Formats: sequence, C-alpha cells, structure tokens
Amino acid sequence: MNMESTFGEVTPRLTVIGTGYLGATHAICMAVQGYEVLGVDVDQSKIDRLTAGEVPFFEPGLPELLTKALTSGRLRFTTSFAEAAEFGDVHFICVGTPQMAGSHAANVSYVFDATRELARHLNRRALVVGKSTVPVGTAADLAELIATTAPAGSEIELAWNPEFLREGFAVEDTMNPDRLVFGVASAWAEEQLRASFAPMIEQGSPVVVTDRMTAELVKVAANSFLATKISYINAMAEVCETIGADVQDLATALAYDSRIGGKFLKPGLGFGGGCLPKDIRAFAHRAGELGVGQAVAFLHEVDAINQRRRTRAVDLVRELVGGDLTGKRVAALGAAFKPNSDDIRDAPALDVASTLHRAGAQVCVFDPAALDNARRAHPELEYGESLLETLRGADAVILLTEWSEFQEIAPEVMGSVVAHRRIVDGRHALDPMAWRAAGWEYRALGRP
Ligand SMILES: NC(=O)c1ccc[n+]([C@@H]2O[C@H](COP(=O)([O-])OP(=O)(O)OC[C@H]3O[C@@H](n4cnc5c(N)ncnc54)[C@H](O)[C@@H]3O)[C@@H](O)[C@H]2O)c1
Ligand SMILES: O=c1ccn([C@@H]2O[C@H](COP(=O)(O)OP(=O)(O)O[C@H]3O[C@H](CO)[C@@H](O)[C@H](O)[C@H]3O)[C@@H](O)[C@H]2O)c(=O)[nH]1
Repeated sequence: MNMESTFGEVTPRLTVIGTGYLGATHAICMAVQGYEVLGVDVDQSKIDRLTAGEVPFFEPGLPELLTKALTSGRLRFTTSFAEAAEFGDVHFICVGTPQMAGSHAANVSYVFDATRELARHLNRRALVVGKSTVPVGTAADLAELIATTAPAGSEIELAWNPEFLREGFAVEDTMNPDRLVFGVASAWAEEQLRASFAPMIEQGSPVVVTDRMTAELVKVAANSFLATKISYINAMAEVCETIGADVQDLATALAYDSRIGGKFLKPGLGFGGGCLPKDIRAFAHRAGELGVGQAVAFLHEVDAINQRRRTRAVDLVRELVGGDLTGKRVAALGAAFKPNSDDIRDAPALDVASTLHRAGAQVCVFDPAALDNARRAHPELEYGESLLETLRGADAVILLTEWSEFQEIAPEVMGSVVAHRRIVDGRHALDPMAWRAAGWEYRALGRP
C-alpha cells in the first residue's frame, strides 16, 4: 500500500482496543486490507482464542479472514497497553458501552478505563480514535483525560469515528462501508484517518468530515432512526390487529414508495440486540441531561411499542392453546436477536421464551448458533439438540428468529412431529397460505 501520512510517508500502524464483535472484526479486516494491526483486550481468554485463530463469536466469513490475517503476520493480539502504545500510530477504542444497571444511561466506564490505560503509556505523537457508541460529549471528556494523562501531552489527539456495521454482515460492512464519519479537531487527525481507511476511500466509500460531537451524534441518530422505522411499522401492526387489517400488505404497499423504502420496515417481534435498544435509551437519557429531552421524547414511545410486540407474541400463543399456558409444550424456534448471529443481548426471542416459561408453559428452544449463549443466560429453559427434536410433541410452535432453516422446513414435515398444528410466526417468515393448507392454525403479529 502506498499512503502518505505525517508518520514519514508510511502506513500508520493500528491498534484496536477491545476485541469483541466490533473490535475483532475491525482488527481482522484492517489486517486483511494490508495494515499492521495489534488487537488489545483485558480478557486474556479472548486474546488467547483470537491468537489461536478462533473467532469467539459467530460471524459469517470472519474465521477465514482471521486465518488469513494471522498467516500474513500482520495481525497480533496482546493484553499489554504498554505494547500497544509502543506499537501503534492510530489507536481505535472499541470497548463496550452497555446499558447501566438500573438506568437508561450508557455505561462509559470501559471507554474511560481503556483510554486512561493507553494514555498512560503514550509518549510519542499518536491519534486515539473512539469507535464505541457513546453519549454526546464523551469525546470532550476523553480529550481532557488524554491531555492530563499522556506523557506526550498535546502530541496526542483524539478523533471520533463511529461504526455502523451490522452483525451478520460485519465483514461486508467493514470492508465496504456505506459511509465513513470522521469527527476531528485538526487537519492532521483527518489525514491520519484518511490514511487509516485508504482502501475503503479508494473504492468509493464517501467520507463525512465533521467535529467530534457531531460524529458522536450521527451514530445515535442513525440507530434511533432505524429503531423508529421498525417501531413505526409495528405500531401499524397494532392498529391492524384491532381493526382486522393486514400489516404485511400495508408494509409492502408503503415500501413501493421510494421515499419510504422497504428496508427496516419488516413488522414482527421488533428489534433487540446489543445496539438499538440500549442506544435509543442512552440517547434519550443523555438528551434529558443536556436539556433537550423533549426533542427525542418520541424514543420512549419507540421503545414501548417495541416491548409491546413481545407481550403480544406471548398472548398469541396463549390464545392458540386455548387461553391457559400451564403445562403446554411450546417449541420456540430461535434465540439469537436476529439470524446469522449468536448474539442474545436483549434478544426478543429469549424474552418471549422466558415469559412463556414464567406463564407455566414447558418451553423448548432451538437455535442453529446461539444455543450455548442462551443456555448460559437462561438455564431455566429447555433446549433441543435439533429442530425436529425441539418440535416433537409441541402443543404450539412459535418462530422467533427467522433463520433460513426454519423458513425452509415444509409444513407437512413439521406437522408430522408436533402434537398440534398451531404456529405463531413472530417474524412474518412463513407463507400463511401454505401452512394453513397443510392444516395449521397460523397466527402472525398484525395479520388477521
Ligand atoms: N456489535 C456491533 O455490531 C456494533 C456495531 C457498531 C458499534 N458498536 C459499538 O461498539 C462498542 C463495542 O461493542 P461490541 O458489540 O463489540 O461489545 P463486546 O462486548 O462484544 O466487546 C467489548 C470488548 O471490550 C473489552 N474490554 C472491556 N474493557 C476493556 C478495557 N478497559 N480495555 C480493553 N478491552 C476492554 C471486553 O473484554 C470485550 O472483549 C459498543 O459501544 C457498541 O455500541 C457495536
Ligand atoms: O425491518 C426490520 C429490521 C430489523 N429488525 C430487528 O432489528 C434488530 C436489529 O437489526 P440490525 O440493525 O440488522 O442489527 P444490528 O447488528 O444490531 O445493527 C444495528 O446496530 C449496530 C450497532 O450500533 C449498527 O452499527 C447497525 O448499523 C444497526 O443496523 C434485530 O432484532 C432485527 O430482528 C426488525 O424487527 N425489522
């Protein structure tokens, strides 16, 4: 690679601090793009697994790229911040910012810990780049922390570069991002970021250069928009349920309007995962602290609509089995928050499964990738080793995550193992005509 930078016309060496979903993906993809990368985490077991060539989570395409990056010699992992400071010219902070226990605020302590620990060792010019999703104003506090902690003082700059990758498409989104947002306080910082993303820029990813606070805000604004679009169609589903209309046909008709579009307009159980739910809550919370809570008060309703879908799904199963869930055997298809992921953070699927369990049902869960994670988080539930085993003897089936395996099974095949042909399609993933024709009682959210 031939990139110009003020590091003496050499390509910047990158560190990626926090090697979870985001950080591991970023580190691996950047090494595959040709950069020298050092991944850093406080979790020794994660570092050991990555060093051994094992991606600690399910992400299509990533294991092959990890092997490729390790073989190239351009990717290494460590738990040492001193080594990271010595090695890197540009340091990406990718640690978690989960929802704070008992509050809607984001817990930014990991971001401050990681930045402080890195800064203590920074004794030459470098750029620290925040990638984690944070409340607006965090970067300003981190810049202050760096200025007072780093031996190199004002030689160290901070930039903000939010990340928009989707789990399940993490490689594609990282290699070929829809846009790059560079929140910078100087032309030098912009130059370093351009040098750090040269392959993506060369292949046409647009770059938005702005200040750090706007960059922080872009991220939570994007996730809030996506969450709002999903809750909008799910609010229409509620209306449809009351009047007997069909939200699927409604969504199809809306989607033909190119100003509206069909993406993120899929009705069903709603959004979960480690991002949308906590990000809209943290944004609303932060806006309140900043005195503009009213401007995003609608996000509370977006959240409430989303939660009500889970309750409605449970009610549909209850109705299907005749009003009382006690002792009823329910096959729950899916645990991950979406297909092609083993992530169960705030997964609607597991929320519904455990509510059914608390209501007295005997729930058996199956998921092609998330079973281990689900077992750890919900030991009270039963788990099937295969789809057919999970379905055997079920009084009702509920499809909670739209894995292709669940969409491809024929109604007759499923019908041959269950006790009763009753199904709730929580993700609008099945063809109601085909299932009804095979003698199934079929119910979906927002459909008559
Ligand atoms: N997962 C996604 O798809 C995605 C996409 C865009 C943005 N984000 C944002 O990126 C951030 C990370 O999310 P994630 O899903 O990768 O989280 P994660 O929990 O999978 O990973 C976080 C990692 O940070 C490590 N860590 C914690 N404290 C540390 C410290 N002091 N020093 C070094 N490492 C430390 C943890 O051990 C863990 O490996 C969050 O702010 C999230 O909102 C995530
Ligand atoms: O029409 C839709 C689209 C999605 N979902 C649900 O919404 C959730 C989130 O899906 P998705 O956005 O694809 O997953 P994430 O990997 O969480 O990605 C979101 O969160 C990331 C972390 O901030 C961002 O980087 C991404 O841009 C943003 O899409 C899942 O539970 C989906 O089932 C719907 O219910 N209907």
